[in-house]
Parts: sequence; C-alpha cells; structure tokens
Amino acid sequence: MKNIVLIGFMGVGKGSIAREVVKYSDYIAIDTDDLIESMENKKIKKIFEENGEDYFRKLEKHVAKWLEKSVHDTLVSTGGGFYKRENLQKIGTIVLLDSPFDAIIKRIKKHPNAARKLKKRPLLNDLKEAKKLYEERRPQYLKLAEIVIDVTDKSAQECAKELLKKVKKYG
Ligand SMILES: Nc1ncnc2c1ncn2[C@@H]1O[C@H](COP(=O)(O)OP(=O)(O)OP(=O)(O)O)[C@@H](O)[C@H]1O
Ligand SMILES: O=C(O)C1=C[C@@H](O)[C@@H](O)[C@H](O)C1
Repeated sequence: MKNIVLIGFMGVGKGSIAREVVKYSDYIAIDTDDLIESMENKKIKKIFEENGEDYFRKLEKHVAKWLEKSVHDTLVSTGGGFYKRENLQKIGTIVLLDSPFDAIIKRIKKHPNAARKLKKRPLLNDLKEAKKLYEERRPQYLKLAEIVIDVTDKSAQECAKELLKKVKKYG
C-alpha cells in the first residue's frame, strides 16, 4: 500500500480522521507533529517559544526525509505547514482535508478542550493572522492535492470512509 499523506489547515480534523481510517483499513497512522514532539521531548508550543519557527521547520524537513526513506503502508497526518516540504509527493498520495476557515474555528471552539487546543498551536493564537495564513495556503494545498475531501458537516467516520474509497479508486 502506498502511504497516504494528509494535509490541511490546523484543526481541520487530520488527527480525528486518521484515527477513523485505521479502524477501517490496515494503515498504521503517524503524525508529524507527534514525531517532532517525541524527537525533541518538547511540546510544539515550547519549540516555537524556545527555538523559533525556523528551527521547527528544520525538524519537519528531517522528518520528511525519514518518512520518504523508511515508512510504508502508513497514513501520515501532517502539521499545517508540512505541505511545504519539497519531497511531499515522494512520501505518498497527497490527500487534502478541506473546509472553510470559519467552519474550522467554529468546530474547534465547540470542543470541550477548545482553549487548550487553540493555545497549543502558536499560529492559531491570533485569529486574524490565522485567517490570513489560511487564505494564503488554501490555493497551495489545492494545487498539491491528488484527492480532496470536503470535511464540512461530515463526521470523522464519514470522511474516513470517503477517503478510503477515493484512495482505492486513485490507485
Ligand atoms: N468531522 C468532524 N466533525 C466534528 N468535529 C470534528 C471532526 N473532525 C475533527 N473534529 C474536532 O475538531 C477539532 C480538531 O480536530 P483534530 O485535532 O483532529 O484536527 P487536526 O487537523 O489534527 O488539528 P491539529 O493539526 O491542530 O492538531 C477537535 O476538537 C475534533 O474533535
Ligand atoms: O500551520 C502550521 O504551520 C503549523 C501547524 C501545526 O500543526 C504545527 O505543525 C505547528 O504549530 C505549525
């Protein structure tokens, strides 16, 4: 099985959908943010604060190279800025989880741990800036994506099933 690379904006549901995909398939799921946190033994928020964003992007580059070389049969969910890694296509089939900015924020806020969720993503702290970032990135996400799943008003389970169907068709 070719790897699947899930891309999309922060909070669009990469983690939740990955957890559903593993229930209905033989994929193993990993997450680039989680890999980086374990590599550094530090939370992303702390890495941004203490080492800066450039350092974080270097870690993403390192992870991208490792994924390309060493990972198979895996669903890789990625941080919101991971799409910029040059070897993304070589890692696997790129699937975009797509939703309007306001729908993503509304959904995060509904979550009981919303405040913590917003806090742990440094680039989501200022919603005006986050919206700008979203608008800048969305065309780039769409350009890269081989498969697009509109996740608005769908459960994580529905999205996971649609994803598996489309990936199978895509070959
Ligand atoms: N399909 C869905 N329907 C409703 N709520 C959802 C859905 N998918 C995710 N959520 C909720 O949206 C929030 C963000 O989801 P999740 O953590 O999976 O996103 P993410 O893309 O992995 O985020 P991040 O990259 O910031 O970690 C969570 O509160 C989750 O419970
Ligand atoms: O959108 C981004 O650039 C980021 C998203 C998060 O998943 C983390 O990877 C980090 O906070 C940066």
